[in-house]
Amino acid sequence: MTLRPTTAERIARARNDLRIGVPVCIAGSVVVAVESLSQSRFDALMALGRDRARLVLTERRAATLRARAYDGDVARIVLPEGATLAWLRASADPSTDLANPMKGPYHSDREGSADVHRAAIALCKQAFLLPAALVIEGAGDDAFAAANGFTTAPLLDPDPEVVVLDEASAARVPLEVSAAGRVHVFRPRDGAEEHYAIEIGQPDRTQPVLSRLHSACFTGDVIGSLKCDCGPQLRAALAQMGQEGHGVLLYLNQEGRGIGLANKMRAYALQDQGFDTVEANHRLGFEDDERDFRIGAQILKSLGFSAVRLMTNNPGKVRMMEGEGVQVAERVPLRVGETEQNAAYLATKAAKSGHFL
Ligand SMILES: Nc1nc2c(ncn2[C@@H]2O[C@H](COP(=O)(O)OP(=O)(O)OP(=O)(O)O)[C@@H](O)[C@H]2O)c(=O)[nH]1
Ligand SMILES: [Zn+2]
Repeated sequence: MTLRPTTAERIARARNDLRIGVPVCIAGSVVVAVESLSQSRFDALMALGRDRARLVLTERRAATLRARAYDGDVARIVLPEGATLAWLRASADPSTDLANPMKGPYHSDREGSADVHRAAIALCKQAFLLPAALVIEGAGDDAFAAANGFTTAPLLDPDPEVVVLDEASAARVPLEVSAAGRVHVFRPRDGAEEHYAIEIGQPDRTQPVLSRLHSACFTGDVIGSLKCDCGPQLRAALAQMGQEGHGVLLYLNQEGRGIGLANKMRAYALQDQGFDTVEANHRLGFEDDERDFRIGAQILKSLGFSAVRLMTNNPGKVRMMEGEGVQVAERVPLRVGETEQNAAYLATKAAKSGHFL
C-alpha cells in the first residue's frame, strides 16, 4: 500500500497543470503549453535553458507552416534567435496565418528522441488547449521538480487502453419525450470529462437497444446554431426513443469532435476565412476527429447492453462498436436539420469523413 499518486493520477495532474499554465516535468524535461504560458514563465524558462528549448507542434500544424516533422506526428522546432512569446503564440495559433503568412523559416530537429515532445502534445490535447508546447530538454530532473513543486509525469502510452468509467449517480428525470427518463452520470478514472447516459423506458438487455452516441455540441444542442445538425439530431433521437418506448442516448462530452469548445470556435473562425471543417482542424494542429468512441461502447456494456440499433450516419461509430464487442444489429439513419448554413458542412463530412448520405 502506498499513498503516492499513481501514474494515471500524475498524468491527470500534469494535464490540469498545463491547462492553468504551470510547467510539468516529463521524463527529465520541462514542459509548458504555449497557449497558457505567461510572459514571466517564458522569461524564466529562457533563462533556464534557451539552447535546449524546443517548440513542439503537430505534423498537421507543421505542414501549414512549411516546417519539417521528422518524427512523423510531431515536429521539434529550434527557437530562432530572439524568439519571443508572441512568436510562439503565432506559430501555435493559425488565426493570423492569412494576415501574417511569413512566420518561418522553421528549423526542426532530426536526431534524438521525440518521446517527451509527443507526450507534451498529448497532454495539451487532453487539456483542450492548442496542441503546441514549449519543452526545455533535460532541464527537469526529479530534484528540479521537487524544488519547484512541479508535477512529474511519465511518458504517455501512445496506444492507451480505453479508460474505465464508474457510474457516479443516477436518477429518474421525466422528459418531454417520455415520462420514463433516467439520467446516469459516468466518471472516467483518468480524471477527464464525465459522460452521461439517458435511458428511456426499461430496455430489454437481451435485445438490440435503440441507441445514439451523441457528442456534445454546445452551439447546436443548446443555442440552436444553424452551422451543424447536432441539435435536431439530438432531439430527433430522443423523440424516436420516446415513441418506441425505450432507448439509450449517450451524451459524450467530446465537444467539437474532441477538441473542446475554445478550439471549436477557433475552427469556426477559420471556416469564416474559407476553410472547411476538416481543413480548419488541420490548420489548428488537430486530426479530423479526436474523439475516443470506445467510451460509448464501455458505457453501454456497463449498463448491460451488448447489441444496438445505432442511430448514426457515421460509419466510424459502427466500426468502433463492433470492434469493442457491441453488435450493431441495425444502423438507423438520422438525417434531420439540414439548413442552408450547414449544407456545405454536411457535404464535407460525406466527402471527407465517409458519412452516409
Ligand atoms: N471541430 C469541429 N467540430 C464540430 C464542427 N461542427 C460540429 N462539430 C462537433 O462535431 C460533433 C458532432 O458529433 P456527432 O453528432 O456525434 O456527429 P457525427 O460524428 O457526424 O455522427 P452522426 O451524427 O452520428 O452521423 C460534436 O462534438 C460537435 O461539437 C466543426 O466545424 N469543427
Ligand atoms: Zn454541432
